[in-house]
Amino acid sequence: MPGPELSRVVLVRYGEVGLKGSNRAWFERTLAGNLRRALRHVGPCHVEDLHGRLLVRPEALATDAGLDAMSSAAARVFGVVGAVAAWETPLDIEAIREAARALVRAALASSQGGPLAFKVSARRSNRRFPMDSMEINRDVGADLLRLLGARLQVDVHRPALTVHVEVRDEAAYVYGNEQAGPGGLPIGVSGRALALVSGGIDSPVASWMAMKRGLYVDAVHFHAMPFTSEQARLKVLRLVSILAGWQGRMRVFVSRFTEVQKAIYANCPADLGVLLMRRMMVRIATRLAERHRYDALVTGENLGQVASQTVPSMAVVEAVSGRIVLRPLLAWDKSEIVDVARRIGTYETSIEPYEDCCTLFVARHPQTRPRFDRVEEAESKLDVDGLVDQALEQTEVVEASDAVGVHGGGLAGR
Ligand SMILES: Nc1ncnc2c1ncn2[C@@H]1O[C@H](COP(=O)(O)OP(=O)(O)OP(=O)(O)O)[C@@H](O)[C@H]1O
Repeated sequence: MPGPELSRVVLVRYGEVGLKGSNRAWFERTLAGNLRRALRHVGPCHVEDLHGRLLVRPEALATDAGLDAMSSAAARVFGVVGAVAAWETPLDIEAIREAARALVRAALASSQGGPLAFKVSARRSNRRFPMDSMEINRDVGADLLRLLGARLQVDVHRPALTVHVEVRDEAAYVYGNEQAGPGGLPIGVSGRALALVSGGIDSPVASWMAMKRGLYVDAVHFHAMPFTSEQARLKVLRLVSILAGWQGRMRVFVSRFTEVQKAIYANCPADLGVLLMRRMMVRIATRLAERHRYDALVTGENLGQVASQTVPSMAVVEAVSGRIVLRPLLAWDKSEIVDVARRIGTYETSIEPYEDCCTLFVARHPQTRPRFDRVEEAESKLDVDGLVDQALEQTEVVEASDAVGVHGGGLAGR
């Protein structure tokens, strides 16, 4: 067993954050704060600055499983490129060897079959350490082969395990394969956005992509109960709680859209129905954004040939928005969107077969090249302000969090 002077930590690598000039310190502080929040359910720990890296130090003695849980949680924080459980050792080659042995023994315990292909990869930034990186590679590699050689095999090209040794000024770190993080920017550095989330595949992915670029994202969902079911509403709450797992928490404004839809259906041309609904959604979302200080709206729109997703249709909808409308998926292929949905955990819920309010009254030939004057003429038959106010009065706020799932109540008010 390794001696008591070896400590267990998690090393966290970040990418772009390090490149942002004068904003760098602020980005790093935000990332450290987000990391602390993400780890608070896993175990008490400190986050330290390791000059270009962050180091997570558990407050209590952590088991391998505990450290792996910490590194998995860190690998879900935006801005993190990779995370890995590591041994922190004094600046002494025997301590480094000992940590490498412990690392390899743990890898052998969980690997089956033939010999484990490995290599040692050392980096030395501390010039006072008496061995250079090539010498460390040779020394640690030879030590491992001497002790555990029957189950090991050196493979410098395609190792199953790379034993990393990093010799820094204050300590050395020994660790294995890193877990990839999502990359991007720390949530919060780009501002706040309100995402229009349906129960489909696209809008949860669009929300996630917005988070990935540093936006703090909350959601608004429009339902048309009793035409849409309680199941459809619960499905959206489940999607939001999956997204909350990436952000820590997420609020969803659940807005009753039934009266809006009835009014459009009764008074307006069928071929403009979906566009008029979208314009009303965007008006309501804009009012929520003004009241709750969101800088932008986010949608899952994607340039295509369906009614509301052509350039002319988007222009007609965007015209009523008081906020910039971000469309992270605009140019993506469906297969690319599905890949991300699978990776972030929303896909299986998104494909559950519940109806969205917009699909209820879809015309057979919806307009793909709408004219502004026709749209405005159609809307003159509606009490637009009254309908927006009514929907806002019938908006419920539900909070989702990574810790407690979804809980709700309360009205958004005006
Ligand atoms: N009921 C709803 N509540 C909130 N936003 C909605 C709703 N329906 C549609 N939207 C917004 O409008 C966008 C376009 O919707 P549409 O149904 O045309 O496209 P989609 O490609 O099926 O999107 P999704 O997969 O997100 O449903 C959605 O991505 C979402 O941002």
